[in-house]
Amino acid sequence: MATLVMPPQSDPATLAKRSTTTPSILAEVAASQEHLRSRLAGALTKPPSNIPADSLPSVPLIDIGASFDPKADSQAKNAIAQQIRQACLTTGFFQISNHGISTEAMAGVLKQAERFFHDLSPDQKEELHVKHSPLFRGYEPHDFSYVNPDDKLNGHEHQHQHETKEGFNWGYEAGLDPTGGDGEYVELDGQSPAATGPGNLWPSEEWLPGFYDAIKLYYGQVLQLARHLFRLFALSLALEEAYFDKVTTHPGGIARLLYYKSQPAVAVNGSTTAADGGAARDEGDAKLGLGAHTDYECFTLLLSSSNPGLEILFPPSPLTDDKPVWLPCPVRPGTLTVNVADFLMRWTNGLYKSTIHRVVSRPGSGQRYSVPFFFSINYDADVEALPEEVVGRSNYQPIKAGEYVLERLRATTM
Ligand SMILES: O=C(O)CCC(=O)C(=O)O
Ligand SMILES: [Fe+2]
Repeated sequence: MATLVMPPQSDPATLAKRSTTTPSILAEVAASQEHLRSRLAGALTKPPSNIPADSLPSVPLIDIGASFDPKADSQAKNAIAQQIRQACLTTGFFQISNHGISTEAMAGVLKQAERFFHDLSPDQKEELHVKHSPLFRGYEPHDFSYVNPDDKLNGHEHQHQHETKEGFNWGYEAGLDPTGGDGEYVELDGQSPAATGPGNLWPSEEWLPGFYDAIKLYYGQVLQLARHLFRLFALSLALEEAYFDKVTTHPGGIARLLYYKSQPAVAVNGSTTAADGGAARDEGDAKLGLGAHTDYECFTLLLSSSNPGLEILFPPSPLTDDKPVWLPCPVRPGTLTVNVADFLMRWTNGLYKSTIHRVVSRPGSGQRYSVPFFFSINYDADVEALPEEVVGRSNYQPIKAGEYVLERLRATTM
């Protein structure tokens, strides 16, 4: 899931009382925060001007259509898995086409995002406010959480002191899972949902007719796609295709509707700047939509409206004087953006990369809606190192997936 200062799944005070933490996990968490800080400190906001655009790193587009064909030979699937591997070894970001999510489901969920943020009254939003949910489910005003603690700590001195995003969060429930689940779903702390709170907070049918059905349609499809993709990830690591199946029977799957309001164009010498996908990169007039962060779980599947805003901190390279550089993620309508998150990076012993990203609204940019889905394995699954011949000798201790994510969340909460 996203790296929120307040955790989407659980109230920190409640969860803090419940679990114990080994010092090595705390050291790992501190190292992750430090990595984020040091990467940001040296980052270029644009590439050196002498670098031709086509030699800059980008986000590969992978057509995964053939992987759904039950008659596809192993060669066809392996060719797709190899493209995934290449992307994961470098930035961990790629986009997928022919992913099987219907146009109706994608358009439907984006439409619901628009309705949610514009059609509900302030009182209705207040009723759904995340403060009523011990699981941090529901409506989140823009200033309720900060994804990067440094943005908050720097407070008013910081150019980007506020994130502009507004959100609506919900989590896995068996009724949203086309398989019906296995009845074993637990929250991050290993407790059953009933023991943790009332679960997801949905707007009533009267307020937003059809909202739940549209969410369910998209969520069911994206969940099944995530399970499918995890099989391709297994192949990409030279593991058996079904290697991860047993740990995705009641997976963690937080999803959010996000809304970034449009930013007015700025007059420059009598003309105005327009949304340009980030080419006119005047940092002074940019607004931070969502602070720089990595995601915590296994991987994220992101659907967004056609407006730009997502930026990726590409790792240092000789082309950029060995400095990391912010570049816009391409907008390719109909595709989904996939990024490896920290838990999978850890599980692969650092082989697959979880890369820092953020959302910036530049002058003249229209409103942006997005629907990230943060896919985790079953939160109560005990995760042992992957085979040594695949990822080398692991530097990490076995841990439960939920415990890891919870610890990452705590680091930005307390
Ligand atoms: O809204 C976007 O485009 C990106 C969202 C994101 O990175 C997140 O929620 O973790
Ligand atoms: Fe993210």
